[in-house]
Amino acid sequence: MTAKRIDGKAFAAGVRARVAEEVARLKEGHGIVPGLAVVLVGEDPASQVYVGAKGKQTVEVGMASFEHRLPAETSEAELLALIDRLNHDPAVHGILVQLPLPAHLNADLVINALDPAKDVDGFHISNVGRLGTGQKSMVPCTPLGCLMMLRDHLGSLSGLNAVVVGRSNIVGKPMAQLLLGESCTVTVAHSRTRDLAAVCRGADILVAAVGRPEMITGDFVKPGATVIDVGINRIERDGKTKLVGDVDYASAAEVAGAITPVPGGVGPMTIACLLANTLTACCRANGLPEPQGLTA
Ligand SMILES: Nc1nc2c(c(=O)[nH]1)N[C@@H](CN(C=O)c1ccc(C(=O)N[C@@H](CCC(=O)O)C(=O)O)cc1)CN2
Repeated sequence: MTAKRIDGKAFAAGVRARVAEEVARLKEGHGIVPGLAVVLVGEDPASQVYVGAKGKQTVEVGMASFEHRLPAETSEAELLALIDRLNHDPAVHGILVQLPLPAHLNADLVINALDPAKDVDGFHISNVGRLGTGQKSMVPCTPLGCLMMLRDHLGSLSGLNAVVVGRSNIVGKPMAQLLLGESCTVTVAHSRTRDLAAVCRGADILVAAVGRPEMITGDFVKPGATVIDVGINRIERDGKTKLVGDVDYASAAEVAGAITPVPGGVGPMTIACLLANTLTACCRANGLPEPQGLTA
């Protein structure tokens, strides 16, 4: 069997087009322009690229982009003061603090200083609790992107066995909550799980978010399963730097029914869902109906 390749790049383009349509409708009908503020502290090269892409795509869908690039030595007090200003700025509907932060800054403290209604990353403790209890929340972008692709490929997920490999706050845990919300039977596995391959082979849906290059090989995959690879790992191969996922694509694709590639799978959906979340936050702030199909 050769798996269907789920094209996250094309899917993300479709999500952005939907967001752009809704943004145009908001402008024409209500004179409202959704605004996204992105805060970057320091010069992490990958973060600089992601923040640049976020700003560019925000403008492309017709939203206002507010970029704040702060030096690595920015103090916690300075960062919190900026967040407080953004929390109170009516032109800003979404705020994102790019992670990782420099080591001297307490990421939990900083994230929990955001207005939860503007927390378009869905990382604030209030949004985490709301998601876990099935209440309306902001949903983390990467898991939301995975869910959109799964729904598109499978239709109903109800009753399916889902295994999430990885227990991070950013991906693993919220992904598990979203799959539970779809009535999947969910297992969260991790580096200490015994006989990980056997656990994974029970999965109709296998989400790999463990941060280990190509760890999930074909023998971890149930025939016909849907495999979602969240990993983004830069490795050296044949003297070149290469981007690979947590899944060994070649061997997994021989067994799976469908699989996301890296690059071009989940990654592009992360930013598309950030734009979708900003639109959702803007609609909620203005008491307007939320766009269909762009939330969990
Ligand atoms: N505040 C946040 N920080 C971080 C998040 C996040 O969701 N919120 N996620 C990651 C980084 N990230 C967005 O911030 C991100 C990662 C990857 C991609 C992407 O499109 N990847 C491409 C490959 C790009 C490349 O060549 O490097 C792909 O997979 O095709 C977008 C966004 C950590 N920080």
